[in-house]
Amino acid sequence: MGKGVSGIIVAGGKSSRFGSPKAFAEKDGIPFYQHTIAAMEPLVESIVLVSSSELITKFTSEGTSVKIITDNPDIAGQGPLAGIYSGMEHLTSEWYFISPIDIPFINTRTYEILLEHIGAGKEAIVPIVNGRMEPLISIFHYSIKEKIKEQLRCNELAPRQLFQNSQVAYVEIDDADPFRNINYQEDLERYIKTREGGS
Ligand SMILES: Nc1nc2c(ncn2[C@@H]2O[C@H](COP(=O)(O)OP(=O)(O)OP(=O)(O)O)[C@@H](O)[C@H]2O)c(=O)[nH]1
Repeated sequence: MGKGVSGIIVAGGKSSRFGSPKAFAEKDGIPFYQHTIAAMEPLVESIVLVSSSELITKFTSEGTSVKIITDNPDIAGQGPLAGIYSGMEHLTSEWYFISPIDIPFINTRTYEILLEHIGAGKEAIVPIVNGRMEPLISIFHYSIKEKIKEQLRCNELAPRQLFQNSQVAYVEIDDADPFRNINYQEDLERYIKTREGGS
């Protein structure tokens, strides 16, 4: 069993609401997925980015130690849980930092807040951002892997369902900005405008 914390970036979504693969949309001239990598890299021992066979050749790990893989074919395309499970199969670790690729406002400090809550007996550290749970920006203990497997087997694909029978530390966070995920083109335009207005 490897020690410490590894990163799993789920990056195999269809981006149907956004209209083009979100991972490669840009903020400040940098693709979204690279914002996730940059924020996470200082905190973890290794990172695996899990995508689909359609998208995988478009990612580059140049200048980073990120490993890029596809979902395990047996569960491919079953949503973020499939990506997380495939990442856990690939990387052995005690803890996993989970992150999507559609949060380009994320920064290392924000991830650090979650890391501070790791501890014995816990299975997941999950942020509650302005009252809303963000299950895909969480830290999972390796013991969650078997629960994900069981959920996938039952075709229960909602990540939040994982927490019903798990020891979860919920971390309240009020400053929502870095956690805001981009689902639509308008989301990105709105957040950039808010930032410009605020600075
Ligand atoms: N590896 C992997 N990642 C996924 C899969 N489905 C979603 N993701 C990732 O999970 C995160 C959240 O995805 P969503 O925004 O809910 O879904 P999406 O398919 O990207 O977007 P919509 O089609 O608009 O719902 C993103 O980082 C996605 O890339 C999947 O089947 N496999």
